[in-house]
Amino acid sequence: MKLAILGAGAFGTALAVALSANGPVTLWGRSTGWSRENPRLPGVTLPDAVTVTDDLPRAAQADTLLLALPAQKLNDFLTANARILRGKTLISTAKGIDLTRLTGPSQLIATACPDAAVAVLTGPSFAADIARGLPTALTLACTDAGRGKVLQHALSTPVLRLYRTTDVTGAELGGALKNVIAIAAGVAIGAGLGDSARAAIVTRGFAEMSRLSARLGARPETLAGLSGLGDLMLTCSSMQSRNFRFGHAKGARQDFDAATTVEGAATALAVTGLARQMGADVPIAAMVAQLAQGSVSVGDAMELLMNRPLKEE
Ligand SMILES: NC(=O)c1ccc[n+]([C@@H]2O[C@H](COP(=O)([O-])OP(=O)(O)OC[C@H]3O[C@@H](n4cnc5c(N)ncnc54)[C@H](O)[C@@H]3O)[C@@H](O)[C@H]2O)c1
Ligand SMILES: O=P(O)(O)OC[C@H](O)CO
Repeated sequence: MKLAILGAGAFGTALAVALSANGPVTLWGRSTGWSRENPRLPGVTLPDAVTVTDDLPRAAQADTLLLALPAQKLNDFLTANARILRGKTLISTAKGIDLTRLTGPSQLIATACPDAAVAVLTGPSFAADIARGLPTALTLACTDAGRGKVLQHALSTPVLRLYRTTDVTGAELGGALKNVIAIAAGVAIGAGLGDSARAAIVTRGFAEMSRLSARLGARPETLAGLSGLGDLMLTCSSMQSRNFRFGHAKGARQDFDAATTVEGAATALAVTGLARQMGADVPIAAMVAQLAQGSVSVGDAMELLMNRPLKEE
């Protein structure tokens, strides 16, 4: 298997470092003038087994391509480069739902590149942890069980342990939806509402994730696994998370760097659209969407959530 990673942000670069333990890896980015240390992943020097290039056709000579681009940028990239990507195995790592099409990355790939094989790599993992070689477990999802097994083995290393599933829908929804809930958890902590409020948001957020995912055909056990609950726990509990930090800044009424990738903001809006289509109740995502758009204050949002009609758990 010849491997390339498309997208030289923090996560693409971290995956290149980790997977170079198994053999040569090509890392493609739009602007790669930084030589062996990517400013998006400071303090990490790329091993010799990683070749960095801004030449997409060269990188796409590999048969297996990991797509490490933000969810809202993926469709334009796929459509612009569909010819180059034809017939490849394309593995998405994006954790979001496309705001225009209301679909996850696997459906974007299937539409733009219909003859590509599709898989998803997701789960609890900070780029900095992976790049430092800290032990991490992820989910590799592929509807083709045989191909999934081959990819699971090819992309596991002694410190990167992949579990596999055929539930692509569940795996990518878990990764996308947890970012929305992490923003809400960050808001609660940033606003000084306390750890009990955070626990309530995480638990009710998981209920919301599970409800919507079930309507969309995901399996409950996938949501309860690494790609859902596992990543929800990580992202709602760490200031390493950009989604959590974004929410924290909102809650604390502080500025936040608009150039930072915060997948949960656009995904919250997409989730409210999807939930409307599916007749699912997603009060936390609706609150995050309004907060991200600035159409409700933190105080009002929390009051609205607390004053919903009382119901069974
Ligand atoms: N950083 C993490 O810890 C982490 C962990 C797991 C998954 N992810 C997911 O990986 C995805 C990427 O996140 P990241 O942390 O690498 O983000 P990042 O902001 O560090 O990097 C994004 C990269 O995408 C590139 N890019 C944007 N638009 C592009 C386009 N049209 N064509 C080519 N390149 C383009 C940017 O130049 C940048 O290099 C997100 O969906 C994120 O949720 C991130
Ligand atoms: O920094 P975040 O919030 O994008 O989270 C990174 C990863 O998705 C955590 O698994």
